[in-house]
Amino acid sequence: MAAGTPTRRPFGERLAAAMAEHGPLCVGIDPHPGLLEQWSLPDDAEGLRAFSRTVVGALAGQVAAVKPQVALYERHGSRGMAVLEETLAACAEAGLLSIADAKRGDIGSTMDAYAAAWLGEGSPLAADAVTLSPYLGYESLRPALDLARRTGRGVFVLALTSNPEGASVQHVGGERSVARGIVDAAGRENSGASPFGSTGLVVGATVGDALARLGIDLAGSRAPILAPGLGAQGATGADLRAAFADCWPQLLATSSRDILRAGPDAAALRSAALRTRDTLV
Ligand SMILES: O=c1ccn([C@@H]2O[C@H](COP(=O)(O)O)[C@@H](O)[C@H]2O)c(=O)[nH]1
Repeated sequence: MAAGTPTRRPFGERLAAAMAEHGPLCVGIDPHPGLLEQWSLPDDAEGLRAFSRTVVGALAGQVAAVKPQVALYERHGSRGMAVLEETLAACAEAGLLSIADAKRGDIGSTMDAYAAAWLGEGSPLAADAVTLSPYLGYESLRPALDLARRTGRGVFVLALTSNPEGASVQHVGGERSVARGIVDAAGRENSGASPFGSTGLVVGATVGDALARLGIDLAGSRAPILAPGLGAQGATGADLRAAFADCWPQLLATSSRDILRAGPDAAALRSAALRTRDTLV
């Protein structure tokens, strides 16, 4: 293979195909202690393994993507991270797109290492895409942006997060807000992509009218939009329709606890996911 040739189709194309087939839902894999208890699983690596296997087994071929929350594996140390590696491998094996919710961001030299870990060919933690925090400066993410392009993987850069505290940083600047700068920068990565590129954005399902107030053009960014906050954080399908009307084909809504609490029965988990997906179509 020629140097620089991606080893797989670009993430944006693969995500668009998965969304066309399964709809615009990503299910979070968030093995919270309370959920493990509810599923009668121990709060240890074995519990994580059973939880993760059940979710991947129930949802492969049913939803567009899953999003393992790295913090909930990391709290179990190296054993938890080994289960995360297994989970990402199981997704790849099942043809289910994985988005590692790691929210990495650091100075460029360290970012090189994070990029290699989450997006590098042959890395045990490599996912189809990873979430990134741009708050050391958007360009500090360059090693990950470039490696994702080379390996056919993707990134989702935090722009307007779903938590109420995010506004105190992201809304600063009004019409020239911090968030708008991030959206515009992601748009430059995706120029010419159709229907969207591989540099995604995280925009909370809970943002309400913030996009309009801040003059943010998500459609123009050609970014896939990962929207957490559906379900447990209070946002509904109707809220998403209202907030993201202009860029609906780019939207990948994500929900974790609200769906996961239907487990451990695989059929119940699948039904909960499909019910949620049906609120989006
Ligand atoms: O702005 C953000 C970015 C990421 N998240 C993550 O998504 C899930 C949401 O879980 P729910 O149970 O559906 O509330 C979780 O892993 C968060 O860390 C987010 O909520 N908001």
